[in-house]
Amino acid sequence: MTLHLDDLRVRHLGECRYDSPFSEMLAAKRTSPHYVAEGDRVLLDDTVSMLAEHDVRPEQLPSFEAAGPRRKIYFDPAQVTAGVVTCGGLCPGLNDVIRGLVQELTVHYGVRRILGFRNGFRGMTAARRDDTIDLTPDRVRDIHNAGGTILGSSRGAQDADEMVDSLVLRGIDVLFVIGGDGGMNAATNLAAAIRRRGHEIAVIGVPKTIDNDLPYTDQSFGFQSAFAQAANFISSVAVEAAASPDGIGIVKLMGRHSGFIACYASLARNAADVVLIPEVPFVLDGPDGLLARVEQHVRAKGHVVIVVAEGAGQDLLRERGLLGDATDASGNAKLGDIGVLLREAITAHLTDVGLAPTVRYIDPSYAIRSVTANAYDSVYCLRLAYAAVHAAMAGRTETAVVRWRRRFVHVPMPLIISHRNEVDPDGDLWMSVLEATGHLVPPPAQPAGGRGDREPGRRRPRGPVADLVGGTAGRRDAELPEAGSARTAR
Ligand SMILES: Nc1ncnc2c1ncn2[C@@H]1O[C@H](COP(=O)(O)OP(=O)(O)OP(=O)(O)O)[C@@H](O)[C@H]1O
Ligand SMILES: O=P(O)(O)OC[C@H]1O[C@](O)(CO)[C@@H](O)[C@@H]1O
Ligand SMILES: [Mg+2]
Repeated sequence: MTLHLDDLRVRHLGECRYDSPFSEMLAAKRTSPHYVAEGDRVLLDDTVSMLAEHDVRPEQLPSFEAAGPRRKIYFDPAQVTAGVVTCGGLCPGLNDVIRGLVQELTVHYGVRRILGFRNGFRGMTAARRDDTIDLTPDRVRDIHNAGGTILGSSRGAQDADEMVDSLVLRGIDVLFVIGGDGGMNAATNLAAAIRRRGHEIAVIGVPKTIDNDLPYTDQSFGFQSAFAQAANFISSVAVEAAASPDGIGIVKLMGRHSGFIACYASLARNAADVVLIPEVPFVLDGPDGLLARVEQHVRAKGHVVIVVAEGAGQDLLRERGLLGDATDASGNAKLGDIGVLLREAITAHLTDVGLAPTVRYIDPSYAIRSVTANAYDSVYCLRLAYAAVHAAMAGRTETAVVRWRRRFVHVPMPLIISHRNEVDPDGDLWMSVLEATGHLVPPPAQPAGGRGDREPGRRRPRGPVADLVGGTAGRRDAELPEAGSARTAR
């Protein structure tokens, strides 16, 4: 999808007439390596080739509005009531964002009333709209020392108009939605209903999810804390597998339909021999299949460590009648358990070929998302919260605040929900995973004047990703015997 400058403009509620509390401090601000001044913008693309593709004058290049305090704001802070809602799966840093919002609104803007809606959008329905939490600096002082969200969260579908009624009845002027793709969809619907009904309520999204499956952001907050926690389980499984004859270590990790947690956690510990993610299909059987590759590892070094993203191999489960069409209350497809399938298939295969596998299977599940934010995410959450408050007070709406190429920017909500962020099988992250798991072992050097199909002295470029797909086959590890044909099916 080619984006143009106008696609990246965010909606404003109207003219900013009030002096910001920051106006004096901002007087001297100029665009610098660390700050984008008002009116300046942050480029969508950052390589020369991508910029050249647009073939427009520099000021017409697609770019985002910079986040941050404005000299003039839209709302009179003394008159503002703010609302906060957290929705979807838990994520490290939720409480950090809430705390940052309350701090910035209260201390720096002088907003005196902040209501927390309980348990996701469910708390904005008619039956529950009056059961809010008063968010004050005292109430949120230490909440970042606990995982989860003090407001509670939920899944499920709620009626946008009923929720707008709640906002109007509670006198909400700005609403902060801390949620994933579902929450951002809901925020978009809310903003549309607000506009349709002629209300001037700002809706600002703070994208959240451990899955990192949201586009147009460098990473979603909580992702780093989640994969750091996941890496600890990979270490545990690696210890267990290495200490057992024919040891098989398997870790299944959350991430829904994206494999970022599995990739980053594997790279963090660099202990995985095989990484399986939803974006890169794999087969179990045959010379290029996972089972053959696992057997080679066990025969070559006595054990193997496999990291599998929970969304991987769903096609294999469906082929075996182990995956239906069930969804959760929000409409998200319920995943089949690829971890159990792998554990059973690997145990059976290795036993069939005369080995005696000792399987150590860990599914950390919620243990990677119910932790507190690590230091990186704590800072990230606080700065996202500050950016969200500045955006709301400046009258932006239907806008998400994200970090994009190290800058905090405003992204139009429709972009945040435009598609799912996935690991690119042709991208550098997956390449790093293949390198770390030994899947990019260069083909054996050819004798001088080798075959006609390659220039002497230069390696023939690797085949398409299919040759490296799934990290399970097709690669030729120096220490492993050749696995059947040198190429694998996608
Ligand atoms: N397509 C949609 N349109 C409108 N609202 C939605 C949609 N999907 C979800 N929602 C609303 O957003 C809330 C959260 O959605 P969901 O349960 O999918 O989690 P999420 O925000 O995607 O977070 P995560 O992916 O981290 O679990 C739901 O309870 C529902 O109120
Ligand atoms: O919280 P639930 O409904 O069990 O859903 C679990 C899902 O939520 C997430 O943690 C966040 O989307 C996914 O990684 C996981 O598959
Ligand atoms: Mg989601």
